[in-house]
Amino acid sequence: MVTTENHSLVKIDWLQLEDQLNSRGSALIQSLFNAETCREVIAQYPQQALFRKRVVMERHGYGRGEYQYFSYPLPDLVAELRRDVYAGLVPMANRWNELMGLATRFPDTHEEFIQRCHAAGQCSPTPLMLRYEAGDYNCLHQDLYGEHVFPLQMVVLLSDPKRDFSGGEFVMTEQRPRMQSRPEVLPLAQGDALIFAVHQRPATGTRGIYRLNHRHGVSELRSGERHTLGVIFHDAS
Ligand SMILES: O=C(O)CCC(=O)C(=O)O
Ligand SMILES: [Fe+2]
Repeated sequence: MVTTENHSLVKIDWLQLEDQLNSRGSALIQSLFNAETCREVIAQYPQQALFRKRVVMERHGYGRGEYQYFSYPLPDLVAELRRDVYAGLVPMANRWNELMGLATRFPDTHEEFIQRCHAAGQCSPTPLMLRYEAGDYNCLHQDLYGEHVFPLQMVVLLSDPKRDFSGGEFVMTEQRPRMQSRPEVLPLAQGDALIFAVHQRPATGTRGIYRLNHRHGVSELRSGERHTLGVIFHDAS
């Protein structure tokens, strides 16, 4: 069974994480899941009853490969991660909004934030699992699903790049206003989690604070099979 005993969220230093997010737009959490937990989560992928929707990326021009959105109630591990990671990140999300001159402030608990999403018609759960085979990739994108957007999200690499697949690297781009985009490859090991900016984050320049625009995606898999778990904190309309 997948439970919170299988991840190491309690060890996270949220302020150190904020430093990394402020300087790069992403932050690594090493070994959030152990290999056994990764295998247990991967084993959920064929269990159709757990999911509300399956998306074949090629049909939408999103890339190649597929993903499935979990349905409510989310599996315990996913629900607990979403709740606890939100609580760790919410002070930073509010600081980011303040710096960017955005009026929205996020409530302390994920439960309250989800109530806000649902009241605005964003009722569909967004946590998802993705599956890629050789030749698959995920085009650069932003996971915006409506008016309400929590500015940070998380992905966990469930497969082992040393054994299960090659290629298939997580890529992020950062674009300054009116500038070309800077790409960054973020190497992940099995069980590692990455927290990253959904679309915008504040940066300080000589003339004050401006907004950086981010996108993320996955480069083409050369061989094998790659599974990830994505945790997005806002729901979808
Ligand atoms: O498979 C990945 O590494 C990226 C998945 C993704 O786009 C997401 O979790 O939002
Ligand atoms: Fe995404």
